[in-house]
Amino acid sequence: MKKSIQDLVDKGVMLPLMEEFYTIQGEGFHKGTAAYFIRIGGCDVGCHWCDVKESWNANLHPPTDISKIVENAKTYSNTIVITGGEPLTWDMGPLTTQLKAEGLQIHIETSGAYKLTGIWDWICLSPKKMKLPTPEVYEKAHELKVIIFNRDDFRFAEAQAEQVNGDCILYMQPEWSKRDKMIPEIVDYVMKNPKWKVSLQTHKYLNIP
Ligand SMILES: C[S@@+](CC[C@H](N)C(=O)[O-])C[C@H]1O[C@@H](n2cnc3c(N)ncnc32)[C@H](O)[C@@H]1O
Ligand SMILES: Nc1nc2[nH]cc(C(=O)O)c2c(=O)[nH]1
Ligand code: SF4
Ligand SMILES: [Mg+2]
Repeated sequence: MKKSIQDLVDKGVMLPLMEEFYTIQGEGFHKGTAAYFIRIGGCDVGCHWCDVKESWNANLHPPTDISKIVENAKTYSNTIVITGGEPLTWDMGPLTTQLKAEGLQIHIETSGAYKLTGIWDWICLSPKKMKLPTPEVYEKAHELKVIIFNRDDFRFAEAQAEQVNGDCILYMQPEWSKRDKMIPEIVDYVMKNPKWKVSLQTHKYLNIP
């Protein structure tokens, strides 16, 4: 990448854009709500079950002017979900400032592994064992969404719930490939521990992006 472009990416004025799509938020608190998704490339958290591994290498996704991203996004929806990859790999300040100036609601899907930048109406924190969230994102998260791949993830979920603020809504979401095995265990766990709620990847059942 040319140094001049790399500098703009480092400032968050251009971002490696993987894909954008208008769909229904499938997961968590806002599931069922129409939203425009912006998927930013780049992640080195390395979840072995990640369902968007194509996002990891930022160099495969074209550095794109954030003004272009915003001009396009605002024509689709008042609710914008920024996801990735790991969006907090980059400085989200410039992008979210421009989206906010258009009066849009901005949500983030994040592992919280890197410095929290940007202005957010809703933060969905999905912590990962390999790279734990920063203290600031635990304080600011609106929902905690822990992926349940095996039984140890129930222990991990409780440890993460102790770190978040008291208003944070708690979700357990089955890892997709293990859903047949883990859904019954999650159902049982949530009935015994009703501070938790179940989240499913409903877009995958609806066959939408
Ligand atoms: C692809 S990630 C991108 C955003 C950010 N890197 C993160 O992990 O939160 C979007 C959401 O999908 C979840 N996810 C990824 N792979 C999954 C899978 N195989 N099954 C269930 N949820 C998954 C993540 O935990 C996260 O909540
Ligand atoms: N419909 C839909 N809902 C989602 N919620 C979180 C997603 C993500 O990949 O971040 C996602 C996604 O990829 N599609
Ligand atoms: S942090 Fe998110 S994007 Fe990165 S590997 Fe894990 S699930 Fe995938
Ligand atoms: Mg997804």
